[in-house]
Amino acid sequence: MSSLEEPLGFDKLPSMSTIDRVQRFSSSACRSRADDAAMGNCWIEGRSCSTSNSCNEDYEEYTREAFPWKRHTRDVSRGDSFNQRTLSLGRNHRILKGIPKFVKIVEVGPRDGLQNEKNIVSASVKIELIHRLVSCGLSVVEATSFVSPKWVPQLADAKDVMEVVHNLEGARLPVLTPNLKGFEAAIAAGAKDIAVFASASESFSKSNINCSIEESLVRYRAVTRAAKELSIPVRGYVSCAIGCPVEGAIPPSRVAYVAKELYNMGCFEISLGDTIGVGTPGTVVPMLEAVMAVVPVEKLAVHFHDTYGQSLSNILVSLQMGISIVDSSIAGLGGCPYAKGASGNVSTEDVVYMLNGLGVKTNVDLAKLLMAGDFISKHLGRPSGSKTAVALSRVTADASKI
Ligand SMILES: CC(C)(COP(=O)([O-])OP(=O)([O-])OC[C@H]1O[C@@H](n2cnc3c(N)ncnc32)[C@H](O)[C@@H]1OP(=O)([O-])[O-])[C@@H](O)C(=O)NCCC(=O)NCCSC(=O)C[C@@](C)(O)CC(=O)[O-]
Repeated sequence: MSSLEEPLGFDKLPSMSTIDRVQRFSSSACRSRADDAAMGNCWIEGRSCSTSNSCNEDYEEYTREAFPWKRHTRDVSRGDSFNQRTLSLGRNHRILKGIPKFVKIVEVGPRDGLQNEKNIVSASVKIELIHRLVSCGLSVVEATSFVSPKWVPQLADAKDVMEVVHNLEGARLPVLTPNLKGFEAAIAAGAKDIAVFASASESFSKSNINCSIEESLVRYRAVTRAAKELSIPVRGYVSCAIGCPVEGAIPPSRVAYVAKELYNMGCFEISLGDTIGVGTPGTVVPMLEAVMAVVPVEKLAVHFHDTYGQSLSNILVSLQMGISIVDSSIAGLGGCPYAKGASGNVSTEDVVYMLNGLGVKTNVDLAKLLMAGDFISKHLGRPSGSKTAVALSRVTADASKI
């Protein structure tokens, strides 16, 4: 790892001059400041000073805002308070003008996050995690699935979990149901919100729910009819909205067809899932354009797995297209057992950190989120999949040494 890449240790920070710190992170780090000045363009991370002679003030102001490490050492528990100050300045930037002022985060950790875990996580740990996530301010926490225990053994305790959490105040707790049998079991366990899940890939539909796309839509029409009679809201998922492990790239028109069918049968919200995380902004935009032509944008959510590290970019471009609902998973847990190569979802901590930095409201408390992610990561015995959580835990550790 080159010296430029290694994170700044706190021992080095106080001695480093402001310029050194910023230069260390700026893309022009290998050019001398003289060269920059000679180009009449003092460059700060994509910003140019008002005039070359105002560079130092700009550096000072930018650094004060962007790297107030002192504030970090004082109170890391406030998570990213400096982040909001820095980027709220950018709220009116032409690039960010169109993004929503509020984003609803749908936390899928207890379901999508855990479903692929090989070692069975006890119902009590799942229940504790759900309580912690609700206490973070998340308004929707997907709790479990009422599916065949032979297909998803990890969620065989769905009834036990739902019977304990179904009356939890402060958040909706949707559960996945692949058919009427699952729907009836979910209602019996106290579920008040459900989700059905189709796919834009025939192969994935067969491997995941053992039927064709059309057969799944027939099943889901029966489920949405039954739900409507009980005034139970139904969310619809479209899996493999970008690519399929078997079929490769999925035509946006196919995604739009399935999304439209789910919307027309009564799903109040359609979540577009990049199940294997192959999407980039270059493929997300055409897919969203196709779906937005048939389903109102305010009814759409995006659901990105982070296999190729593209999720935050994909979320940002989705926000710029008007999407205001984002699925994510605490600590970046997750992956579908029937989508080979699917890694975890984008982590809720990273999404909240980015949205805070954009000045977008979520009503989610990042500090509490970090504690919930720490709880489940410790239980699973592995580091968090959230870069924000890892970075902030390192800052806390360093701060405790000062
Ligand atoms: C849908 C089935 C059941 C069809 O499976 P099947 O074998 O075709 O179903 P069946 O009707 O032939 O029944 C087989 C057995 O399952 C039982 N059964 C039947 N239905 C249920 C039920 N609801 N709950 C519990 N048990 C059920 C049924 O009673 C019978 O029991 P047996 O007689 O053998 O003892 C199966 O394929 C299944 O459970 N699949 C679920 C797979 C799954 O949960 N995948 C992950 C969720 S999707 C995902 O992660 C993607 C998403 C949403 O996150 C978005 C994204 O990332 O893209």
